[in-house]
Amino acid sequence: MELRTVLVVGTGLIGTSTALALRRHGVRVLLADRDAGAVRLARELGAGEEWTPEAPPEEGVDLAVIAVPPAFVASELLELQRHDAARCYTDVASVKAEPIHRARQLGCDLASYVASHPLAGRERSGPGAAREDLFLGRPWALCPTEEAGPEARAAVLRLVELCGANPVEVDAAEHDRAVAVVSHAPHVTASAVAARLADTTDVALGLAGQGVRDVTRIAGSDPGLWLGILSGNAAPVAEVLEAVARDLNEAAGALRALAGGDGAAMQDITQLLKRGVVGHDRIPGKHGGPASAYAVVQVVIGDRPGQLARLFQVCDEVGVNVEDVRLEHAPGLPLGIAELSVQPDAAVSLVEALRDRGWQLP
Ligand SMILES: NC(=O)C1=CN([C@@H]2O[C@H](COP(=O)(O)OP(=O)(O)OC[C@H]3O[C@@H](n4cnc5c(N)ncnc54)[C@H](O)[C@@H]3O)[C@@H](O)[C@H]2O)C=CC1
Ligand SMILES: O=C(O)C(=O)Cc1ccc(O)cc1
Repeated sequence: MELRTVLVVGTGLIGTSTALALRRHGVRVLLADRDAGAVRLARELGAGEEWTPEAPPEEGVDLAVIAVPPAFVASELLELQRHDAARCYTDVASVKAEPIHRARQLGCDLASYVASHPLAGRERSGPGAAREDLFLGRPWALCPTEEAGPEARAAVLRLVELCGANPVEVDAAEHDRAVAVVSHAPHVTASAVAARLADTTDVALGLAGQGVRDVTRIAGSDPGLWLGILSGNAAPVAEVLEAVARDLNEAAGALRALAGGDGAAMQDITQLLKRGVVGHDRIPGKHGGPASAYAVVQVVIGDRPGQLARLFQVCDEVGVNVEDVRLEHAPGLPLGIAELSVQPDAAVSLVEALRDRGWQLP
């Protein structure tokens, strides 16, 4: 099914990112938000034109994408359907069972609605944080109810395709249990670790490395939005957090025993660390495929303009594809380390090429 005109309601991070991706494919995008400033900024970023409900487009709207906090999805759907705003509807909320249940309670038309959720985002909110490539290669869950009609299914599938994401059809309750493990409980855990830093000493913060930055990145997200996400998926998230808390309690108990001279407690800690490695290795890699063991080439780079561009130029010259890149800054020094993830069989030639050209590899 072709999407000619799409209405995006909620022009924050996800709504504006969706709109930008659609604009790139020439789709006409209409923008709405209860915050006029958010629509204005999204429009200035090239995400589309302002929606004027009194003057709907002649061709009609093929799909309305509801990109507002989970608690407002069902009421927004009802309101849009009452005004016959579009032929088909979807939402992008991070929880699925509760908004669908509420939509059913409110008497929304479920034939023209397929709930969905892109598994991609950022720790920043609002249209200013939007990126047209946010969804590239990412999973995008579709949770059609049994009432969902073929036209709505096709429209939402096309949306996912145009955003460059991978559609994954899953039952709403199963979706919510899954994201409790892979997104919602990790978020709370990140917040708990980050909360330890709120009143720690400047000396400790001065010693912070990449590990703590990685583990706490998502803790910088909007608390209001996350309160809505967590309360919409409360029981499944609580269950995962209880399991995490059991592991943490056992680790603390074992470390107390170790501190008291009980060397046997090392076993318990090793077991948890090993289970952690197993879990980490199961996270799928780029494009949702199995995690690939890339080789990591570390290069010292000066904190000057153009250094990364020069580094990529060398990769290009020797025909090495950079699968991922990470920058680690040396606190207080005008240099850092770039970590280039490459296919293992490309690492040796890249290392040689970099050394030949005078780059410093630690
Ligand atoms: N932040 C993330 O990384 C991800 C968020 N999501 C989901 O996407 C949805 C939007 O989240 P973000 O874009 O991150 O939030 P955001 O805070 O960047 O944008 C939400 C926008 O919705 C508007 N809004 C709120 N209620 C409204 C209403 N009743 N009618 C019209 N506009 C309304 C707000 O003014 C705001 O501009 C949420 O349901 C969230 O669970 C999904 C995937 C990732
Ligand atoms: O920032 C990240 O890496 C995320 O994973 C963000 C995210 C937040 C909420 C979602 O429902 C999906 C993804």
